[in-house]
Amino acid sequence: MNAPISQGELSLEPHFIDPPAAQRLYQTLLDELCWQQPQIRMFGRQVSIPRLQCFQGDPGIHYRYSGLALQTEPWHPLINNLRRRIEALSQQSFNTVLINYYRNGQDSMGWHSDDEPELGKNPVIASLSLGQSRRFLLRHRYDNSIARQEHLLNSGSLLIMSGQLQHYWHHSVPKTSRPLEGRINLTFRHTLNPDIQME
Ligand SMILES: O=C(O)CCC(=O)C(=O)O
Ligand SMILES: [Fe+2]
Repeated sequence: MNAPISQGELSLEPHFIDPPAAQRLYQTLLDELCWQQPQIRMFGRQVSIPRLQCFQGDPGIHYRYSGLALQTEPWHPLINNLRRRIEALSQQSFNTVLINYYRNGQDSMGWHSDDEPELGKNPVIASLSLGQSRRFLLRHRYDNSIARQEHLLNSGSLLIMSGQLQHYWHHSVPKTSRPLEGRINLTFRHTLNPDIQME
């Protein structure tokens, strides 16, 4: 289902995985992945990111993200299966996945766009959500007369961002003071020049 948006493309498949299967997958990944909480430099200080993270992909890929050089871990077999299913649906290939675990409502993802050069000009990013529903916000980068968008990303939903979206829009997963359960989000990406370490 396409969600209309100017300058970019967004599609949301609310039931890519049915809710019981999505919940089982959430629990398995929570137990089996090797979660880390890296530090990034912000305003000249080292701060821990407000969520846990894990990065998997084909061998030999180095990916820079907020000043972090991420090394890939091998694909978890269940995540590799998801990759293949999402590739078949989207007719795109993905060689990496960034996985974020939001432990509660205090964990979040600040405004950003996924526009690192190693993702290429108009990256296709497929975002699968498991567990607690969270708000996903989009705001135009240059024209604040264009209305913001908000989508509730439920467990089992698949959001695909493509076209020029990353050039023109920022997105975020805001904090909330409401008590929330955990959520895992997987963003499948295609990283270019896997053998070249970007500076
Ligand atoms: O958790 C989400 O829905 C968004 C994740 C995201 O924007 C990212 O990994 O770049
Ligand atoms: Fe993102």
